[in-house]
Amino acid sequence: MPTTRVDLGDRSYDVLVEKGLLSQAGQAIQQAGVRGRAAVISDANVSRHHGAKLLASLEAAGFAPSLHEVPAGEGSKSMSQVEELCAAMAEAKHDRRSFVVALGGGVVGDLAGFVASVFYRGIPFVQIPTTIVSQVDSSVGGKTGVNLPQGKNLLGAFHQPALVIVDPDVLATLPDREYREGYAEVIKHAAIRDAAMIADIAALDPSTREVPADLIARNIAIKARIVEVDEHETKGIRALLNLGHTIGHGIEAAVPYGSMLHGEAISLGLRAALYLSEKRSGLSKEDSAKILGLLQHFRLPLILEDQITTEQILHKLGRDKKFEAGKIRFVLLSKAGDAFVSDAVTAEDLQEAIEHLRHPL
Ligand SMILES: NC(=O)c1ccc[n+]([C@@H]2O[C@H](COP(=O)([O-])OP(=O)(O)OC[C@H]3O[C@@H](n4cnc5c(N)ncnc54)[C@H](O)[C@@H]3O)[C@@H](O)[C@H]2O)c1
Ligand SMILES: O=C(O)C(=O)C[C@@H](O)[C@H](O)[C@H](O)COP(=O)(O)O
Ligand SMILES: [Zn+2]
Repeated sequence: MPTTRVDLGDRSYDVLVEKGLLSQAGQAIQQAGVRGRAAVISDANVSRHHGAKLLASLEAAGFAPSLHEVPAGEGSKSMSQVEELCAAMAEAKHDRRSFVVALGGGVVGDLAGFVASVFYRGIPFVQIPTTIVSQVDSSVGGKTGVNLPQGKNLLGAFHQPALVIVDPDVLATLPDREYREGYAEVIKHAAIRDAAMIADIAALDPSTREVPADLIARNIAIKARIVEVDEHETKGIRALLNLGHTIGHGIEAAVPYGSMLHGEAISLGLRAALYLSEKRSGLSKEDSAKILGLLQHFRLPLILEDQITTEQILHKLGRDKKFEAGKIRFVLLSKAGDAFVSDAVTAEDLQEAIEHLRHPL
């Protein structure tokens, strides 16, 4: 089976990618050596489409699963939801010998991973991602957490999964908007590490809703290799995965959580990062246009709505984890496929880049 190993010493794990794998999840978890009872965390949409298949597979493998559903959407990435889930798991008699299975998109993965990191001071968890964002990005790397009204992902823990099970078939039930938003993170990976992928993404026909398994695996490998060298984002390498996220997260937090999807906010953040890369690090107009063209190809938002003010975004953005002693570490591109962390970006630059998003292309 196509497998990417994430090599992190005693926290190493496999990412399995295969069509139809969901129905063999129980067996795959057994083979990975995970033991105990399973607490499945999912959201209402995902559970409706894919819950029964997973539960049957876990039952067949002897994991006696309980199911814990949260409302769909970014609003569920909250501390109150963490507490509710932990209480429900305790009621269902889970303890330190249990493990969590996250069945869902990035919201469920981040939330369930965080629950696993604190329940009984930490239990194992398995990621079964069901959106493009979560299959190519969030299920790998161990960043878990929830939001605060003050900003995105401000509470959390690094907690690596014990196994990641990627079944591209589950993407067939994604609504169109959630399908298109997923490509923002794929385009980000191409922009920071794999310029050759730009042509491959451009060749996809979004109307066919195609998500090739090898494209998913290629993205997982990009993320895995970065996480392996800088698991805790202390060396300025993992930070590259934050391209488009400084302003993107500011926008996502400036509107009510969930009204804009993560990939949609990152699309705007990427446009701003391209603008600043042209201004500050010599990114060619040609490379910039190629990346912007991919975002247009998937009809991702590139114009900031008037009712979201620059002040609101700057206020949320000030809480970003990449601010240190008032200085911003901002990810720029020198060319397509080549990103670096810069400290040359000023507060005025950020304001100008946000204003740039109000202009037509
Ligand atoms: N930890 C990380 O490294 C990392 C990386 C990227 C994103 N994130 C986080 O991930 C979150 C965004 O994740 P997302 O974009 O997957 O959003 P999401 O989890 O909210 O899923 C989007 C919507 O699609 C629905 N859905 C999911 N899978 C489905 C399926 N197969 N069929 C039908 N409907 C389905 C969900 O119910 C939801 O309504 C954000 O909170 C972001 O901060 C984390
Ligand atoms: O895994 C990472 O590292 C990333 O930056 C991936 C991002 O796509 C993701 O949105 C992540 O949650 C952002 O992390 P944060 O530390 O900026 O909150
Ligand atoms: Zn992201």
